[in-house]
Amino acid sequence: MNLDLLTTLRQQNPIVLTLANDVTVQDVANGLNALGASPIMSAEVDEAEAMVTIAGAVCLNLGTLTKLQLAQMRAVGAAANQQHKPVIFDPVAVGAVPYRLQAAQTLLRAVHADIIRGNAGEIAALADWDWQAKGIDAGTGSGDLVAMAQACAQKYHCVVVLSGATDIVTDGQQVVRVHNGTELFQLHVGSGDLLSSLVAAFAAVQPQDLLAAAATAATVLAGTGELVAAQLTASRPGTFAMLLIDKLHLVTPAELSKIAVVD
Ligand SMILES: Nc1ncnc2c1ncn2[C@@H]1O[C@H](COP(=O)(O)OP(=O)(O)O)[C@@H](O)[C@H]1O
Ligand SMILES: Cc1ncsc1CCOP(=O)(O)O
Ligand SMILES: [Mg+2]
Repeated sequence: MNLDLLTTLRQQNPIVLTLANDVTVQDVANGLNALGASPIMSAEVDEAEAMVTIAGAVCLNLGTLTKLQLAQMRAVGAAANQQHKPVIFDPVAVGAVPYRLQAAQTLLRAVHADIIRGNAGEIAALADWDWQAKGIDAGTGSGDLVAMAQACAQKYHCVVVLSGATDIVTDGQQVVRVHNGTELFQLHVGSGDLLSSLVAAFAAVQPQDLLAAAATAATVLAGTGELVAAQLTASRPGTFAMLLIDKLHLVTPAELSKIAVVD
């Protein structure tokens, strides 16, 4: 974890290509933009290679998949692998819908994901661990979440970010835990999608150390949310979402390092 990367990100303003879902696309674009990255979204297979060429990293979000979008993900993923641009994969709801799990597994055979970011239900499904996911949410289960994240990272030879009350970031061996956050994230649909695209933004500026990039992204989002929640006098998810965008724009590495609980 290296909060100075936030300054680097703002200086470099990396282009992040997100193949987004239809539900949270605007939150993701605004969150990236507010923090200091340059978002671009695309839905056209034929522009895949050109899009990857201008991007610093790509994020493939399975949230509202279609056969056409899966083909686009393969094209964008393959171009990113070829151009050595980091690929971040968000396997939305693969723990709850077998069709999605199969689609994700097929995609991951064709494209190397450098980082997979999901909640416990999604990472469990990819790692083939017993768990009861619920729709887009983590659901319930028992077991060692760190071992589960490590198993997923080893299986797919990548960095895994298993998000939740504690974000677990691992390359299969090393583990970083980010203990910051607020339960308000769970009341705003799209928090995970934003995290995945912010992971891509930090990967674009730190491609040589993806574990550090992912841990920094997790700390920045969870820490910023925590700072916002501390200002609210009641549980207000709508206000939280609005203030989160403002704070992503204003937050400093110094502010975050004061509250970061990372081990
Ligand atoms: N119970 C919680 N307490 C604090 N922060 C949380 C909690 N659950 C999720 N978060 C934060 O919410 C963000 C999105 O993660 P998560 O909710 O797991 O993703 P998804 O929306 O894909 O399920 C992360 O920054 C994570 O740290
Ligand atoms: C509600 C919904 N349905 C399909 S994708 C999506 C958004 C998922 O957002 P997140 O995983 O960030 O909570
Ligand atoms: Mg999600």
